[in-house]
This record gives sequence, structure tokens and C-alpha cells, in this order.
Amino acid sequence: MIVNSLKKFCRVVLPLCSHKSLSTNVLIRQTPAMETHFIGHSRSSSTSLTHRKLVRNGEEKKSVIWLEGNIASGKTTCLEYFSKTSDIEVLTEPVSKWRNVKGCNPLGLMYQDPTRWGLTLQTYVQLTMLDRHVSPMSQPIRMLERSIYSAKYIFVENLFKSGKMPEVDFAVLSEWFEWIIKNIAIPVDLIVYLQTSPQTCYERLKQRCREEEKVIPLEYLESIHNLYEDWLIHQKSFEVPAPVLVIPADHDLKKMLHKYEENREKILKVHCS
Ligand SMILES: Nc1ncnc2c1ncn2[C@@H]1O[C@H](COP(=O)(O)OP(=O)(O)O)[C@@H](O)[C@H]1O
Ligand SMILES: O=c1ccn([C@H]2C[C@H](O)[C@@H](COP(=O)(O)O)O2)c(=O)[nH]1
Repeated sequence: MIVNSLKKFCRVVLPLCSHKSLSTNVLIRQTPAMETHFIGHSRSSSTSLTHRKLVRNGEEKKSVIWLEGNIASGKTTCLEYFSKTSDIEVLTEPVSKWRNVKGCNPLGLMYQDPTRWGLTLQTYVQLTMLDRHVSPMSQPIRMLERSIYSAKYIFVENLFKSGKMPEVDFAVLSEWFEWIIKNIAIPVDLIVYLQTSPQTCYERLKQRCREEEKVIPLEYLESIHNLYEDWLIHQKSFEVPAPVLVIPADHDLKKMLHKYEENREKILKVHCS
């Protein structure tokens, strides 16, 4: 019955979108260490729904950029900076929902007991991120904090690989995820990866002091970091659905704002290409 409802949903949503695949090959441009660089888009995926431009009613072309990075790497701060630009809409992660769904706090529960609550949190993350991905765009360019892909390839994977998610929970989440990406258009034109050291994130996490995250050890951030590096830098774990722009992000705030400005054209060029 759920599958039927989703199929019905797709019949409604999908006609709003058309997909355009890019015929790009893997391209890694070598640059000096710590410089911003592009990593080309690998089309190793089995799905034909990768790298697409959202075209509504055949009219205006819209572009979608995902901002990816470790916990407390500075994604929200970066989005805040770009939110001041006209023509860009910024969608942050729905963390407030993850902390409060009908009075319950799945994020907090997951950190307290990942084996019991990992599936609950990640099911809700998957739903709320999907809602973000298919929501109508109000501007020509959308910058989205993380994605349904990183929820699965980074966070679910981490829970499972670290032995904190039972095999059956992982199997159910994986089937849901595979069904979604096969049947629902998830637009993306560019992935911007804020590349930080786990140590930097650890310090920023402590400084931010989110109640639920007080239990996070450095090792957790190291695992998330390694999964991100394997996915977006080495491109050896999972499908990468768009080219990746890597921005080293260990610098202080002033230098980071400068770097965002330096990269503005590269990021926004995606809309003209
Ligand atoms: N370049 C930076 N240098 C130092 N602190 C930063 C920098 N960027 C962000 N912060 C701080 O680090 C914390 C986490 O940043 P945030 O943007 O919320 O990260 P994320 O959204 O990736 O979790 C916040 O307290 C923020 O003010
Ligand atoms: O799929 C997910 C996505 C995020 N989380 C956790 C990680 C953090 O504690 C918060 C929000 O992340 P930020 O990097 O601070 O935006 O949500 C998760 O557990 N699973």
C-alpha cells in the first residue's frame, strides 16, 4: 500500500521534472595541496536518474547544489553567507525536526542508544531530506545542506559498519533508499564538499555545544570523515551523482568567507553551464 502511494506520488511529482544526463567522464585535476579543486563526475551508477537539471514546465532551468561535509564543518555558516545572494535559495538540514517530532527527539535518542534508535532517526532523516529534494524551487539556484545520499552513504553506512545498526534495519533502510533513488528524481548539478580535519570539527562541535552531540567522541568524526573521503574524494565507495568542488575548510572564519567569495563563480557557474 505504501509503495502504491509512493508510485502515485511519483506520477504527480515526476512530470514536473525532466532529466538531463551529462556525458562527463572521471576527471581529476591535480592542484597544489589545500587549493580548491574540482573532481569530475563519475557515471558509474546503475541508475539513469543521476545528474539532472530540473526544468519546470519546460521553462526556466534551475540548478541544485548540495553542500556536504562532516558534522560542524561549517556548512550552515557557508549557507548563511550565500543566502545573502539574490537568485539563491538556501535550504538547511531539518535538524529541528530531527530533534522534535511530536515531542520526541530521535536525534538525541540515536546518540544515547544508536542500536535501538538508529533506524528511527535515519528513517525520519530519509523522509525529511526527500521532502527537501522534491519541494518546489523558488529561485533559479538552490543550495541544499547535505542530501538523502549522504544520509545513506555516510550516516547509515557508519552505523552499520560500526556494528551499531542491526543487519535487518540496514537492509530495510537500504531497500527504501534504493527504491527512492530509482523512482523519484533527486536533482543535483554540483556537490560542494567542505573538507575539514576531524580535529577541526571536534573543536567546532564543542564550541557549538548542541546538547545531543555532547557524547560525540573524536573517533565518530573520524569515521564520518573517512566515509566522506571515500565517497567524494577517492570515489571508490558509492555513486557520486554530480561533479565535486572541494573547498578546504579548516581555516578561520575570516579566511573561509574569503574562500567562499573566491569560489562564488565556480559554484554559481553551474547555473550557466
Ligand atoms: N571557519 C570557522 N572557524 C571557526 N569556527 C567556525 C567556522 N565556521 C563555522 N564555525 C563555527 O563552528 C560551529 C559549527 O559550524 P556550523 O556552520 O554550524 O557547521 P555545520 O552546519 O557543518 O554543522 C558553529 O559554532 C560555527 O559558528
Ligand atoms: O543522516 C544523518 C544526518 C545528520 N545526522 C546528525 C549529525 C549531526 O549530529 C546532526 C546535524 O548535522 P550537522 O553536520 O551539524 O548539520 O545530525 C545524522 O545522525 N544522520
